[in-house]
Amino acid sequence: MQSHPYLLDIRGLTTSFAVADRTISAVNGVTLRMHSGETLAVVGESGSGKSTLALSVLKLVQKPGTIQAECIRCHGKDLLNMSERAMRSVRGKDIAMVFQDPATAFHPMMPLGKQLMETVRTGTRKEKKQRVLEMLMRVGLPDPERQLRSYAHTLSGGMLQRVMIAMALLNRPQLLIADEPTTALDVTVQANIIGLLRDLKRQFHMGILFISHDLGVVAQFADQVAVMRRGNIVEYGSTEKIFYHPEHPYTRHLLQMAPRLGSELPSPVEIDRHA
Ligand SMILES: Nc1ncnc2c1ncn2[C@@H]1O[C@H](COP(=O)(O)OP(=O)(O)OP(=O)(O)O)[C@@H](O)[C@H]1O
Repeated sequence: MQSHPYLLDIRGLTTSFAVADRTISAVNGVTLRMHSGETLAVVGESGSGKSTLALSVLKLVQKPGTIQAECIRCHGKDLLNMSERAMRSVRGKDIAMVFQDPATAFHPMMPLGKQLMETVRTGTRKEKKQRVLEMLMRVGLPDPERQLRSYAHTLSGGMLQRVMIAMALLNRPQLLIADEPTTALDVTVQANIIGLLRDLKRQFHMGILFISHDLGVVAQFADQVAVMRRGNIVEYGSTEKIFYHPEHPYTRHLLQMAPRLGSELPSPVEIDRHA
């Protein structure tokens, strides 16, 4: 079999919505590539097309949206031409996603443990439970055995976000898509979740496609950054390049607008160390 150098290889992706008398290209000819073990952040203001890009990779764009591309591949798998049935096995297994609001990811009336165990694709009941407990420990959830019997509303936003991350990782995806995973959390909890994602990325050697409007958060852990504006990638490069040598006026504008950035920018030395 031919080997594929990229974990994710998107070329010429356009996602359009026909609304009333016109067509909006929410994503407009986007080309992006990422390697295993890499974090690629897609940054841009609200409405720039970030979530649509993420949903396009999973082919979860809702009607009337349509996707056109030259190529969407994950570890060589041709997602673009894949049937819906085959895509269902890619979702969760090869690529998993976490969202901004963990409360919407869980059924409010079902214990968390049951929902997590239903996500595990293989093994006996006992093995599934073991796997869930192990993953809950890895995401730093205190007293995981007890949490199996809890309901979503009894956990804080940060704890529930940890559970959603655990659920996403249960089938060991190679790619995690995280769409604004810390936006709804307060700053301290945000930092904890970012730290957790950074650790998990290393442990599992997975790639993270990280969607955010917050350059302060992106500066903390992205390897590559793609700046998105009105459906287009206007600048794309290493975190160091984007933050220290931005070329596009829109990137400079975003950097100027970022309120907390000064204290959170990694030093160039730190960037080198993580390279
Ligand atoms: N289902 C839909 N029908 C029509 N237009 C849509 C639909 N989904 C997204 N769009 C349009 O696509 C554009 C990009 O939206 P998208 O949600 O991808 O942006 P975003 O950068 O993720 O913003 P936010 O951070 O606010 O979610 C917007 O102009 C939006 O109106």
